[in-house]
Amino acid sequence: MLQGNNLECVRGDRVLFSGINFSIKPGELMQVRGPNGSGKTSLLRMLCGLAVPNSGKVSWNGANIRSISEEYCGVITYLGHMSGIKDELTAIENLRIASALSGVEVDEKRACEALHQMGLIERENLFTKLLSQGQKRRVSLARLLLVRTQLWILDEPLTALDVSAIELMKNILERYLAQGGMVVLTTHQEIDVSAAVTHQLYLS
Ligand SMILES: Nc1ncnc2c1ncn2[C@@H]1O[C@H](COP(=O)(O)OP(=O)(O)OP(=O)(O)O)[C@@H](O)[C@H]1O
Repeated sequence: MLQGNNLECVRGDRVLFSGINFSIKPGELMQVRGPNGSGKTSLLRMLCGLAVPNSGKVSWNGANIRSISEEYCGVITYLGHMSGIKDELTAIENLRIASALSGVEVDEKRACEALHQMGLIERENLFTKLLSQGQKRRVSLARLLLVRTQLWILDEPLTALDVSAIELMKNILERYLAQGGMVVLTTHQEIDVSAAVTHQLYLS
């Protein structure tokens, strides 16, 4: 279970948010919403352990994530705001390296299959600098099909995706949640994902 207790984030002289509380169990989804600059990315970075709360704590199964950072890294998959892929590598190379960094060795065939599942066909061996923004995003999301962690933390995963890719993503999320995965995501787009419980967290 992922819990946030009384989380506060200060940036410069601004309090972006304070008093944030939530708990997410297997099969549950939390959508973080709010206007540009309200602190959604800052909150997600806290949930990953990349930023430290100004007050409050983030816990995983009752333990502060700061005290179990190594174990916690193996529990989460974080896809940041930017696609995080390297332009000078091919789609397959990007995917294999991203998976290896998450501790999962993926051969070329499996990487290729995941790209096909994400609808990226006949583009697997191109340098990603030659791909469109939506195709780059598909490469980045393909990691979710290969790396099986208990918690996905996804910052704007739908950015640049077309209607069919959004539908694909919705199916991937629903399958993962049905298998007991936990998801925290931000999006400015509407996406109707079925989950055991959906928490809505608004930052203003
Ligand atoms: N290190 C920092 N120092 C000062 N201000 C920062 C820092 N990091 C972020 N901010 C500010 O904090 C605010 C919140 O940023 P954040 O990226 O968390 O917002 P967001 O809700 O994700 O926005 P968007 O919807 O545009 O992605 C912004 O005004 C940003 O400029």
